[in-house]
Amino acid sequence: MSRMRDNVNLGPRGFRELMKAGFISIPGVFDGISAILAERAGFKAGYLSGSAVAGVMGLPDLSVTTLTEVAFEVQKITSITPIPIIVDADTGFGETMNVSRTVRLLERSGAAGMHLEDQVLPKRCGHLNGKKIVEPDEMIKKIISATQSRKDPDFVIIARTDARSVNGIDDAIERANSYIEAGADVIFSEALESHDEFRKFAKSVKAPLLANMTEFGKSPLISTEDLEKMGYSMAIFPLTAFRATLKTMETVYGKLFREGTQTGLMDMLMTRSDFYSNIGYQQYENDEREILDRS
Ligand SMILES: C[C@](O)(C(=O)O)[C@H](CC(=O)O)C(=O)O
Ligand SMILES: [Mg+2]
Repeated sequence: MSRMRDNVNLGPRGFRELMKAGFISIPGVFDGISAILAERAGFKAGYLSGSAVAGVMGLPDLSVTTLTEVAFEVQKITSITPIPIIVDADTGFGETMNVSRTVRLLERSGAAGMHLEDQVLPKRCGHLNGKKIVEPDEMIKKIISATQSRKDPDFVIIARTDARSVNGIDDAIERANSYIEAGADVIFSEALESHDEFRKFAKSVKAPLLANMTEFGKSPLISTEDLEKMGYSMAIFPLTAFRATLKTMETVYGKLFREGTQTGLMDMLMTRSDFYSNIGYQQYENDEREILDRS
């Protein structure tokens, strides 16, 4: 059957199983087709970046997108691919009551889990200067709200601290430990600045840890193999495929405009048959035939 009829997303339970099985490499996916391509490349989970949700709309990562817009994107992805999806919920779209609604809506959209961060609104990319963070108590209230609001106990609550760039790594470690005590399942320390900091953080925080391998930021790019050795449980590559897509689109539009024909671009294009094979086109025709045969 086609993905449209047949797909069941493995969701929170699937993600918990991956966590038990070992290190999880999680690429950013930003729509149905990118999720299919990531899955077919071999990835077992995907990440929906807040920056990508905004970026696809041509908007900055400054809390200008809404919860329903994010949930709609999640639902598009989880309805077409089985791989569990971790969602960037920024600051939870408000205060504790909003966090509760965020958890319920993202759960219903099929997400496997989400991360909440301790920035003040309007938040910004964790790798930029000039961030502001809330007091740990404010964040702890949000974590409690999130864990108490999930209907599925497997829904993964990831607490992200942005403290490293604001107060230094020791505050990030202290906050991370208090966020675990508050019930977070996984800790995401944003914008660590060296291999040594990644190592120190892993030694000082005893919980499953997520490493953010975003490009052009403050963190070194460390391989999944090295992160695993350091004690990390998972890594996200939030915008890698998105950035590659942007660069390709820039090249294609530029050349097409200048040359008035795409003949010089054919090598860069996925063929019709490869695209059809990726989405399982034939299955849709088979589905339809089956229905017509029965009627
Ligand atoms: C992970 C992140 O929150 C995202 O939205 O993808 C961003 C990534 C980026 O801007 O490079 C972040 O690290 O804040
Ligand atoms: Mg983000």
